Amino acid sequence: MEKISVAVRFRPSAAGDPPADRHWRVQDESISLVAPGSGVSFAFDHVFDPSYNNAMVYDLLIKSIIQAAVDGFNGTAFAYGQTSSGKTFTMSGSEEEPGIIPLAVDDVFRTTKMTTDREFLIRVSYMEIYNEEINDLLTLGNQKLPIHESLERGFFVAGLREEIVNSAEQVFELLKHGEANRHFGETNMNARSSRSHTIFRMVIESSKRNPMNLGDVSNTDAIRVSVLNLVDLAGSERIAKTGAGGVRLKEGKHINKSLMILGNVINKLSESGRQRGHIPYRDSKLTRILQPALGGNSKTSIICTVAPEEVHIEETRGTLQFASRAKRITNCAQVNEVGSDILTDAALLKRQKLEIEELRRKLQGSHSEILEQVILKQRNDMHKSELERERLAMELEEERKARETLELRIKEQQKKIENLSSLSISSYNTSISTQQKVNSTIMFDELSVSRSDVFRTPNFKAMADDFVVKRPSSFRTVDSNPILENFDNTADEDLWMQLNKGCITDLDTLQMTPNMKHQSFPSLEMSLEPSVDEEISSERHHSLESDCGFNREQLEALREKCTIMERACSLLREEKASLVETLSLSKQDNEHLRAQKEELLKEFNTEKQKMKELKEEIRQFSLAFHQREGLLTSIYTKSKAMMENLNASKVSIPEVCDS
Ligand SMILES: Nc1ncnc2c1ncn2[C@@H]1O[C@H](COP(=O)(O)OP(=O)(O)OP(=O)(O)O)[C@@H](O)[C@H]1O
Repeated sequence: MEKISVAVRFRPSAAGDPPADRHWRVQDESISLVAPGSGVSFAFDHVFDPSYNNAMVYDLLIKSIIQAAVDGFNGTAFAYGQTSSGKTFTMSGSEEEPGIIPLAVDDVFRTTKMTTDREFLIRVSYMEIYNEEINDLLTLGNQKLPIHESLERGFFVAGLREEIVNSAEQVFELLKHGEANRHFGETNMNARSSRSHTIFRMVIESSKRNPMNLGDVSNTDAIRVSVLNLVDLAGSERIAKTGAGGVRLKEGKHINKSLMILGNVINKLSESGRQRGHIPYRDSKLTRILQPALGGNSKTSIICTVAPEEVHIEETRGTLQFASRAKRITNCAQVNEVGSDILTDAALLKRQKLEIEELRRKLQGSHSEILEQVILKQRNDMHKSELERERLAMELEEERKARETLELRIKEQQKKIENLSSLSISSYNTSISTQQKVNSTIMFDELSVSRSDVFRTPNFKAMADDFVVKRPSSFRTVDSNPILENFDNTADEDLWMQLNKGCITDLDTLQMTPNMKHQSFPSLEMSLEPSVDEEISSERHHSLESDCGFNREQLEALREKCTIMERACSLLREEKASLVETLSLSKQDNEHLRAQKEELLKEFNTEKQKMKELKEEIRQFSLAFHQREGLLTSIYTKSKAMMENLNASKVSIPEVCDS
C-alpha cells in the first residue's frame, strides 16, 4: 500500500503581474495563503515554484514511476488544474523544454535498453475524451469508441489502435500525428486551450531474455505487462472568465462535469474505509479509464498546476483542496506477471515481433531467394495438409459406411433376439395349454425339420436360417398317437389354432401318426403324455435360451466394436479439425509472407534502381576521371618537356657564357 504522490506547480505569472509569492507563501513543501487570517495551509510531496523546469519536475516526481513501469508496475501521471495553469506545458512541453511525456518516452527506451536480461515489447495508444466521447488520436475517423469491461482487463477502450514501437523517435512521430487530431480551442484565458482530456498510454511487456532460445515463443516464463498512463486533463474553467459560448460553452460544461466526477471519486477515496461507501467510477469515462490509478493497482503521481495571479486565488484554492484530498489516497501497486500461456495476446505479439525480426534478418541476408524458399516451403506444407485432409475425409467416409452397416446388423440382431424371446414364451405357453385343454400330444412326422418350417408365426417368418433352433434328435421316434380318435386324419386349421394358441402351424407339413391299435389304457396315457410334452418344451426352451445367450454375446461384441469405431471416428474428426485449423493458419502465414515478399521486392527493386543510378554515376565519374587523367598526363608530359627544355637551355647558357 502506498500513497499517491502529489505535487503542486506554479506557472510563472503573466507579464506585468506580481510574482506568485505576493499571494502564496511556499515553505519547504507546503503552501499557505499570504493574506492575514486566511488560515489556509497545504502540505504536499513537492511544491514547484516557477524556477523548476520540466526536467526537474520529471526527475523529482515522475522518473521513479517510469522505472517502476519498466519493472512491471502500472503507472499513472496526470496534470490537473484550472485552464491556462500550465498542464499541457507540463505534460507535453515545448521544443526547447520537453515535458513529462517526451521525457518519459525517452526514459522508457533508455531503461529497456539497459535492462539486458529482459526483452521488451512496447505498444502505444493515444486517445482523447471529448464531450464525453472517446476518440482515437492515432486513427482519423476512429471516434466514439466504447468502454468495455472484462475480468482480466477491467475497463478498456474497445477498438483503440495500439502501435508496436521500437524507438522513441517512432513514438514522437505518433505523438505528432495525435496532437494534430487533438481538440484545441481559443478562449479568453488560453489561446490554445485543451478542449479534451488526453491519455497517452504505453503498454510495456517484458519477458526474461533467453539467449539460447531467442526465437522460441513457447517460452513459458512469466510475462510482465504494465500500463503507463500519461494524462493531460482539460482545465476547469469559469464560463465568465473564459467567455465561452456556443461550442466552447458545450465543451466547457463537459469538461467541468467530468472534473467534478473526478473530484467526487477523489473525495470518496480520501475518506477512511468505513465512511467511503460506493466510489462513483462509473459516472464518467475519465474515472472509468483512470480507475486503476485511483485507489487501485498503480503507482500514481498527480501534478496540480496553479496560476499565481490574484484573480485566480479561488481556483487555486480549489485545486489545492483537490490535491490535498488526493494525497490521502492509497494505492496497491504490484508487479503484473502472467504466465505466457495465459497471455495469448502478448504471446501473439511477441511472435509477431520475432517474425518481423526474422524477416528483417532475412532481408539483410540474401533478400528474395530466402523468401522464395520460405514461400515455397509454406506452399508445399499447405499442399501436403490438403492431401492429408482429403485422405482423412475419405477414411472418415469409409468409417461412416462401416458404422452404418454395423448399426444395421445390430438392429437385425436385436430383432432376432426379440423374436426368439417371444417365440420361447409362446412355445412355453403352447405346451402348457395343450397339456391342460386337449390332453394330447402333437407329434411331427419329421422332427428334424427346421424350426422356421415348423413355427410359422407372423413374427417368425422373417427370421434368417442361422437362428433356427433344431429339435433334439431324441424326439425322432414316437410310436403312439395321442390325438383322440374322433380327431381322425382331418387337419382342421381352426382346431390347430386352438391347440397352438394362435401359433399357426403349416398344416401341409404335418402328418398324423397312425392311430394306436390299443386305446384301452387311458390312465397310463394320462401319466405319460404330460411328461414327454414337458420335456420337449423344456428342451426347446433350453435350446432357445442358449441361442439367445449366444446372440447376446454376439451383440455385445458388435456393440464393443461399434464403440471402438466411434472412438476412432471422433479421433479422426478431431484430427481433421486440427488439420483444417493448421491449414487456415498456414494460409494466413502465406498471405502474410506474400505481402512481406511484395514489400521486400519493392524495396529490392528500389535498391536495384539506386544501384543502377550509382553505377551510372560511377561510370560518368570514371569517364570524367579518365578524361581528366588524360588531360593531366598531357599537361604533365608537356610540362616535363618544357622542364627538360628549360634545363637544357640552362645548361647551354653557361656554355654560351663560357664560350
Ligand atoms: N511552467 C511554465 N513555464 C513557462 N510557461 C508556462 C508554464 N506553464 C504554463 N506556461 C504557459 O502558459 C500558457 C498556458 O499553459 P497551458 O496551455 O499549458 O495551460 P493548460 O493548463 O494546459 O490550459 P488548458 O486547460 O486551457 O488547456 C502557455 O502559453 C504556456 O506556454
